[in-house]
Amino acid sequence: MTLPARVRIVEVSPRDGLQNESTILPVETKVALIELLAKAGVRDIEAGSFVSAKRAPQMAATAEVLAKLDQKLLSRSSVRLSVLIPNLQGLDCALASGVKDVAVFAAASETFSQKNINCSIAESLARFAPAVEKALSAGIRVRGYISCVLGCPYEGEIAPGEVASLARDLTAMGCHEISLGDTIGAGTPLRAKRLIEAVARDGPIDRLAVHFHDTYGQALANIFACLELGISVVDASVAGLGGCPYAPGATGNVATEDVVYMLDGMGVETGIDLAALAEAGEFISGRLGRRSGSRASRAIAAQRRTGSQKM
Ligand SMILES: CC(C)(COP(=O)([O-])OP(=O)([O-])OC[C@H]1O[C@@H](n2cnc3c(N)ncnc32)[C@H](O)[C@@H]1OP(=O)([O-])[O-])[C@@H](O)C(=O)NCCC(=O)NCCSC(=O)C[C@@](C)(O)CC(=O)[O-]
Repeated sequence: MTLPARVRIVEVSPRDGLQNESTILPVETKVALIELLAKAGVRDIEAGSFVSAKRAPQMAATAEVLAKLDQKLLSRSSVRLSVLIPNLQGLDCALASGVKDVAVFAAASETFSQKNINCSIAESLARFAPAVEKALSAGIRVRGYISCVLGCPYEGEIAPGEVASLARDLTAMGCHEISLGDTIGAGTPLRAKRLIEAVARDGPIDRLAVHFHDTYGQALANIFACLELGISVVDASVAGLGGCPYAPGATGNVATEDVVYMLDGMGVETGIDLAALAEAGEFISGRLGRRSGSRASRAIAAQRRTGSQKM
């Protein structure tokens, strides 16, 4: 068995983690979260989204969050910030904010696409195309998300071929990386592997990332299965925060602390300090008034309290 020597973690808590929270957090809290993540060694951070404020009220202050971040800390820590954009309007906000990375988001399910961004899959690609073109000509990198890759809350199973076809379209448009989103956390390891094999037929595996929600407790097992195939980019969210307003019943993303604990234990480098990462997770959980959803983080907190042996 060969695992990648290094995995790049894409931290999505400030966006995917918080977008579904009903209590709007102050800008300062979001800024503090991003800065704690940067201090923990996280290099890729999705800071927010430029979408309709009616659709994702929690993300309405994304421009303010970006403006208040400590730029010296971010550049010293080589952090790349990204934002989600659904159209040209979103891209223009992203350009004004100075980020160098954006992400467009499609779905492999027609119904999910309609519910999430109010258009068909084909219409979404037509909306993304001018935004991607403008982004690339401004020197901005574009990531492409595909939701519902292992199941849709409205349509059930999704054929891997549908996902592969959409990944081809987004890559042809100019996306440098495709993040495969198990939006409702329905996947299991062998299905996840079959999906990666189907999508990887069209190009190098290092342009693919995996994005697992943990609804059925399968996320870590799925990630491990994908690492075995050569996947080396993993999306995750501290404290297991997350959820999409248009994926009823789905729970949070896989907790970054749990992913880093697993990778550390297998000798796979991430550049992230687990204890500092757990502090970021504890911080945001405290601000949300709940216990961290990360098992690793809870274990670390218990060790601190009891002085027991660090594993
Ligand atoms: C796509 C739209 C905008 C279509 O929006 P629409 O409903 O088709 O209507 P519209 O295009 O006529 O726009 C409606 C209003 O939004 C405004 N608007 C339009 N565009 C923007 C923009 N870029 N930024 C800010 N405002 C915007 C526009 O100006 C207008 O304002 P009004 O005239 O009503 O005051 C809307 O449906 C929307 O914002 N949807 C986003 C929903 C969302 O954020 N979902 C969660 C992210 S995806 C996800 O979580 C999955 C992922 C990525 O994590 C992977 C996975 O796990 O699967």
